[in-house]
Amino acid sequence: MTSLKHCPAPAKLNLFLHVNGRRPDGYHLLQTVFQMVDHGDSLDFTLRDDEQIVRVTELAGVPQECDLIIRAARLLQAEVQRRTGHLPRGVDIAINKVLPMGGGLGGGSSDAATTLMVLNHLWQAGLSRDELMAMGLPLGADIPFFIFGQTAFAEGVGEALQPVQAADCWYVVIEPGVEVPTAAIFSSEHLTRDTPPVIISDFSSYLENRNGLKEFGKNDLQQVATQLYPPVAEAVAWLAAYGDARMTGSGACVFCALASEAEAESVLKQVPAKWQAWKAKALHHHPLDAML
Ligand SMILES: C[C@](O)(CO)[C@H](O)COP(=O)(O)OP(=O)(O)OC[C@H]1O[C@@H](n2ccc(N)nc2=O)[C@H](O)[C@@H]1O
Ligand SMILES: Nc1ncnc2c1ncn2[C@@H]1O[C@H](COP(=O)(O)OP(=O)(O)OP(=O)(O)O)[C@@H](O)[C@H]1O
Repeated sequence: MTSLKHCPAPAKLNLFLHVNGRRPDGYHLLQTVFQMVDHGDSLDFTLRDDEQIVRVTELAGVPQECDLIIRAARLLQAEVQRRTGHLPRGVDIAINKVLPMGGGLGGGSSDAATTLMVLNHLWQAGLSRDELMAMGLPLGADIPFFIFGQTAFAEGVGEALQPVQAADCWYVVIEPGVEVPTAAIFSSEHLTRDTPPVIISDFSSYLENRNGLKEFGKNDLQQVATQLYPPVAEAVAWLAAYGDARMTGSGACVFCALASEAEAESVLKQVPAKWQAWKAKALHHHPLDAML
């Protein structure tokens, strides 16, 4: 096989996100539930006759050298060379970017995770899921989750993952139109960093409810983000009329769980025109699993 087209890189939502502490290196210890949804970017991979890794699509604000897709592909290419003594063929990567950057939807991480999984397949590199997860972590804290590929309770900085059961619900997601830099939220002096740890049995019954995690947990980054970015606060306030509206990740996007597609559609129709918004279904498994 020399190409794979329309490879999905879905968005994630953090159904809750608790900050429990801070490591000596400044990184924060988190507890979160990661939920994939059926809305995201899509990537095409075509092997080349030389050894270059090339992004063939322009991505505004992200030079090729900084792109997590390119960095992930190069890491894997070098690892395959180290293991086999042969540098695998290069690849052209096209991306259809749908997810907003700095949206808290894990777009860059998901693109990189899809890249690692697809190239592991195209290059017949034979790395295990755990090896790919470890390779992805230094590039982005959400990458291991996407490679893990199922709804998960995450601890540490997001690398200690356990599968959890979640309901077949729908989500409405609002993009408030601002890009939130993750580092600025984590470095705020106002951030809550001492939420007591939870265990899975504390929230599993809420998670299996088709209205989502209503009344369980919170996003500890939300208070800081809404103070710094008023459009995020406005989106939370608007969506709260329809359910338990929360921010995902470090923002900016805001979501709310609904029991059916019809309910999600009805909320979506009322979203003020100044915001981009969409509905998406909860995914229990990474959609790439069915392709590889
Ligand atoms: C908040 C989440 O979206 C939850 O899913 C992710 O943990 C963020 O992951 P990410 O976007 O890959 O973030 P990174 O690019 O790794 O981190 C950006 C910056 O945020 C801070 N950061 C990030 C994650 C973490 N657990 N603690 C931190 O303090 C660090 O200053 C880091 O330099
Ligand atoms: N392929 C990529 N797609 C998007 N952003 C990328 C990519 N590669 C590098 N980046 C950089 O990563 C930054 C964060 O983008 P991303 O879409 O992952 O944010 P996010 O959704 O807030 O992520 P998270 O939920 O992990 O905090 C961008 O501002 C951009 O500079």
